[in-house]
Amino acid sequence: MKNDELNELRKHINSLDDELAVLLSKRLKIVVKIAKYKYENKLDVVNNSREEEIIERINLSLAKNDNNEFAREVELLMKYIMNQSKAKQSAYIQNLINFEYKREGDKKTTHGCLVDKSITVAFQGIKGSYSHEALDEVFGKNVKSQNYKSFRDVFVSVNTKKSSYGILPIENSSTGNINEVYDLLEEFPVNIVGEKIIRINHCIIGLSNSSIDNIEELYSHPQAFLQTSEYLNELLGVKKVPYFNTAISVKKVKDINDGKIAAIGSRKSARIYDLKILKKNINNAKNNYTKFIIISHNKLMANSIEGNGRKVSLLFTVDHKSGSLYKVLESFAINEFNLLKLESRPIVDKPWEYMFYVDIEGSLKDFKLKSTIDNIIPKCIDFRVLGEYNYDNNEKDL
Ligand SMILES: O=C(O)C(=O)C[C@]1(C(=O)O)C=C[C@@H](O)C=C1
Repeated sequence: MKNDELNELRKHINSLDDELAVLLSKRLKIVVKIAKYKYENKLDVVNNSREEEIIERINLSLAKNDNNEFAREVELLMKYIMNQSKAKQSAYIQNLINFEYKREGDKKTTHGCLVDKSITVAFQGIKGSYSHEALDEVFGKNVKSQNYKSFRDVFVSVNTKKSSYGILPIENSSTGNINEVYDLLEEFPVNIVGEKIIRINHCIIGLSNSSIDNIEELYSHPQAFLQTSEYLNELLGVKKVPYFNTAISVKKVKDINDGKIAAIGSRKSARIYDLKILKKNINNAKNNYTKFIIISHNKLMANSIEGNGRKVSLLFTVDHKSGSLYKVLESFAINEFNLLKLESRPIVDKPWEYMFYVDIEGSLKDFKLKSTIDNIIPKCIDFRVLGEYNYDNNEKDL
C-alpha cells in the first residue's frame, strides 16, 4: 500500500470518528436524562433486559443489511458503550445523592451501645493474647469478655447470640491469611462489623531469675515461631514447643516455674502473668501487624466500631469456566472501585474449584457501588455481602 493510500484511509477513519464522537456524545446526553428519571423513580441503573434488547436489535439490523462481518466486534463495542453509560449514570446519581445529604446536614449514624456491661465479646485464647489485646482496644474494659478454645467456638457463640460480638485474627502482615477464619466466615451466617489492626511485638518471656542464655525450651503458637524465625535460628539448641497460643504459652511458663523454659508472647502477657521480658521485639519484620475482624449477628453493630474509611466484604462463587471471574472484577474496574483484597479458598467436595473473598473500598449507601453489586450478582452462582464496616489502617504506626 502506498503512503497516499494509507493517508486516504486514515482520513476516512478521522471523518467516521468525528461522526462517532458526535453520536456518542448525543447518546450520553440521553443516558444522563434517563439517569435523572431513574433517580426520581427509584429505578436501578442497570437494566439487563434493555441491554439484551439493544444487542439483539443491532444484530438484527446488521443481518438485515447483510453487514454482519463484524457483528461480534460491534456487539463487544456496544457492551463497552453501555458500561460507560452505566458508570456515567451512577456518577450522576451519586452527585444528586451527595447534594441531598449536604442539604439535610451531616447525617450521623446512631451509635450502638458499644461499651455496656450487658455486652459480651467472644475471643479465642486467654487474657494477654493478641486477640484479647485487640478486644481491649476496640471495646475497652467496660464489656464482658468470654474466652473460647477455638475460633469455631467464637463463631458458634456469636451465631447462637450468646455473645454480641466476636473478635478473630484474619491476617498477619508477614505470614498472611488465617485460612480457618476465612472458612468459618463461609460456614456461619454472621456479619463482619469492624476490624482492628494490632502491632505485634513478640518478646521472649521467662521467669524473673532467668536469662536468654539459660533457655532450653521455648513455648509458643506456630505462627509466632514463623514470625520470629530469623532470631530463633540464632538460638542454637533451643527446642521449640508448639502450643495453643502465645498467652497460654506464657501462662504455661509461669505454671512450670522452671528457669530453662520460656515463651514467645506480647509485653502485655508478660505483665499479666508477672514474668520478665528476656528479649524484646524479635519479629523478622520490623512492622508486624495482625488484622482482626469483629463479627456480630446484627449488621447495625457495624455503626458502632470506629475506623478510617468504609469497606465492603464480599464472598462469591462463579461458574468454573473461562472469563467468569474476570467479568465480576471487570464491573469493579469499569466503575473505578478500589479492590483492597482478593482471596480464593478451595470449595470443599469440589476439588480445584474456589470461592472468592473480595474487599472493596466504599459503602453500599453509595448508589454506584450498590448498582455495581446488583450487576454482579447475576454473574455469580452464590453471592453474599459479609459486611460493610469501617476499616482500620496502621498508617499512624509507620
Ligand atoms: O435504557 C436505559 O435504561 C438506560 O439507562 C440506557 C442504557 C444504555 O446505555 O443504552 C444504560 C444502562 C442500562 O443498563 C440499559 C441501557
